[in-house]
Amino acid sequence: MLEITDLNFSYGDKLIFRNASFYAQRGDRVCILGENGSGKTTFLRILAGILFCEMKMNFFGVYDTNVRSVIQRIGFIPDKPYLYDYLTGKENIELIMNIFGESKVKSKVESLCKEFELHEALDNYVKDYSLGMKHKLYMACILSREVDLLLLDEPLSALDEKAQKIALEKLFDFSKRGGVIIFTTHIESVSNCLATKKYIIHDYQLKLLNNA
Ligand SMILES: Nc1ncnc2c1ncn2[C@@H]1O[C@H](COP(=O)(O)OP(=O)(O)OP(=O)(O)O)[C@@H](O)[C@H]1O
Repeated sequence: MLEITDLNFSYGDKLIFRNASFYAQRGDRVCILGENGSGKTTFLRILAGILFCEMKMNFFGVYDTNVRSVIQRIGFIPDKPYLYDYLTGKENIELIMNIFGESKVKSKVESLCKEFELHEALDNYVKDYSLGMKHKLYMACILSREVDLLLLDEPLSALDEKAQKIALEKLFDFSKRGGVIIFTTHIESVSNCLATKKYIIHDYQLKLLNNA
């Protein structure tokens, strides 16, 4: 299970979370809802270890006050992919896999790129990719990693319909294998189709919605 309690976070004077709690079980796909500016991306960035704050955490049996000790077990797909424009697709894959020490899954990334019909562009510089192509490349890298928790910020919004279907299949497979997915979306059909649970950020708290 993934359990977070006593989460407090502010940007300077701007309070985002006050003693917030969150809970998910293996296989859960959790949609985080909330108004613009309520803190959805902030929550994902805290769990990804990009923003630091102290909290109480049980990460599948590892107890800690932040995610540093389990960062290798977390995959984060931000709303704008972290890629180098002046490296090719293949070089970006190499770099990302080296960062995560997962060069063994490179063939998995390449086969996912093939499914996304991106393989012919892998020798081109990323600066010449469309936004959707960049998302496909980054998603192929992160979905191929072996992690327990996947964080996705607006995961499907830049993908065409065919790529959305492929990505959804991979996400369903991941949760069937016991992984937890936490995602944000403003598209109701995506949250209805993907979420097993919904939380809403309100009053600096994460509140479980009962009718999800
Ligand atoms: N680096 C930062 N420094 C200061 N304030 C920030 C920073 N990043 C975000 N904020 C503020 O924190 C609040 C929460 O931002 P966040 O991006 O988490 O919201 P969100 O719920 O994801 O919004 P949206 O639905 O528009 O994507 C917003 O008011 C935003 O202006």
